[in-house]
Amino acid sequence: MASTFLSVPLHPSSSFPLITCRTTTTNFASRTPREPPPLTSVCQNPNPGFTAPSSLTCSLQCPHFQSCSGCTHEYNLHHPAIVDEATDFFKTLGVSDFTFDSCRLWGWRCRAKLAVRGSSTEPLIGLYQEGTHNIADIPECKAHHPRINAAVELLKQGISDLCIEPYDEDQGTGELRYVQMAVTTYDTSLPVSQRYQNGKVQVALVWNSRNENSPSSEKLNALANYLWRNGGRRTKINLIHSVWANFQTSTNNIIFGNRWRHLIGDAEFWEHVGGIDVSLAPSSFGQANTKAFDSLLRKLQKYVPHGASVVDLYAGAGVIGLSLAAMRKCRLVKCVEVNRESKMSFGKTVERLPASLDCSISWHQADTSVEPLSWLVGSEVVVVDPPRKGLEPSLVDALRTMSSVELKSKLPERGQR
Ligand SMILES: C[S@@+](CC[C@H](N)C(=O)[O-])C[C@H]1O[C@@H](n2cnc3c(N)ncnc32)[C@H](O)[C@@H]1O
Repeated sequence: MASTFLSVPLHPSSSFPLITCRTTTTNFASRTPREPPPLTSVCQNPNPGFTAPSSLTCSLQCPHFQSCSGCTHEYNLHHPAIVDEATDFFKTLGVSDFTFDSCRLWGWRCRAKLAVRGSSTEPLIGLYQEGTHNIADIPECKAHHPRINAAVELLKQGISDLCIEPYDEDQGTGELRYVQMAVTTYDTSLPVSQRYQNGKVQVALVWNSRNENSPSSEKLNALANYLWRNGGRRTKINLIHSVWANFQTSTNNIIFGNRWRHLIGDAEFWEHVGGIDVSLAPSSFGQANTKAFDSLLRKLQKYVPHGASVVDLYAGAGVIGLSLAAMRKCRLVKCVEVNRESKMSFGKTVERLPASLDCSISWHQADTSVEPLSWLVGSEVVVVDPPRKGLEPSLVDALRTMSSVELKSKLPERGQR
C-alpha cells in the first residue's frame, strides 16, 4: 500500500508543506477448510521493558520473497531505511513531528488483487514475478491477512473440483482471470479483541465473459456456491463474507471491467476506520492496510482545525473526508473522485454519520487534473491521496498558486490537538 496524504491549511500567496506518509513493509480439504495460523507480531511488544528488536527478528521470513514482486523489504520491517530519509526530508520543510507507525508487520494486507493462471488441476494464484508475466503462486504470503490465504486455498480447491479454467493471457481463453480478496475486520458480534483475526473475505471473481448471460455463467455460479457452501456463514470456519463477479473480456492489463454482479452472501461490506463506519463496494478503491490506515487517519485528524472547510481530492469513497467531517466537525467537505463506482459507497457511509453533524458534504465525479483550482478555492484544508503515479502537474501548479505559508502558525500546537 502506498498512501500519500497532503493536508494543507491554505493561505493565499505562500508555499505549502507536503506531509507524506507511506506505509509498506508489502490444504483446504474441500469440505473441512483449515483454520489460518494465529497472527503474531514479535516486533510490536508494547511493554515498557521491551528491548529493541534486531533486524532479524523483524525479518519477513516469507518463502515467496525472492520470486514474488509484492514486498520490497525483507529485513528491518519495523524501521525501514526510508523512514530516516523521510524524517530528514520533512525537517527541511519545517515539519519536525513526522512519525512512522509500522502497525502490523505481518498479516496486514486486508485487500489483494491476484492473478489466476495455470490449469484447473494446478491453479496458480498470486502476483507477477518482477518484469515478467509469470505468476508467482503465493499461498504462504506473510503480508496477506491469513484469512486471505485461507480463502485463496479454498478457491484453488473449487477451481480444481469444478474444472474451472484459469485465464490464458496469450490465447485470451479460460474463465477466471483475477480475484480480488477484501477482508472486513468489523464484526460487532465478536469482542473487539477477536475481530481482526476473524475477518471475513469478500471475494470478487473477474470472469472472462461479457456478462452473466454467457455460456460459462453456470460455472461461475457453481464456483460462488462452492465458496459459500464450504466457507460461508453456516460453516465452522465462517470465512467468506460474500462473492461478487466482475465481467472483463478486454485483452489489456486493466483488471476490472465495468460490469459487476453480487452473487451470494452480504451485499454490503462495512469496515470501521478513522472513527466512522465505512461502506466499500468491491468496485471502489479501498486501502489495503486497514490498521495502518486507521492510525494514519487518527493522526491526520489532529492536523485539521475544528470546523474547517476541506476538499478531499482522489477521494475514492470519501473515507478520509468523511472521517474528518465527523471527527473534526467540519463545516464543509467536498470529495472529488474520477471513478463513479465509488459514489454509492460514499452515500452509504454518509447515511451512518451522526445525524447531528452540521456539515455540507458532497461527492463529485471529476478528474482533479482538469481545472484543479476550481476545487481548491474556498477550502482551508486540501487532502490529496493520489494513485502511485502521483499528482498531475496541473494540480501541482494549482497548489503552488494557492499555496500557504505558515504551516506552523496555522497548525494547532501539540498540546492543543
Ligand atoms: C490511492 S486511491 C485513494 C482513495 C481514497 N482517498 C481512500 O483512501 O480510500 C486513489 C484514488 O484516486 C482516483 N483517481 C485516480 N486518478 C484520478 C483523477 N485524475 N482525478 C480524480 N480521481 C482520480 C482513483 O480512482 C482512486 O480512487
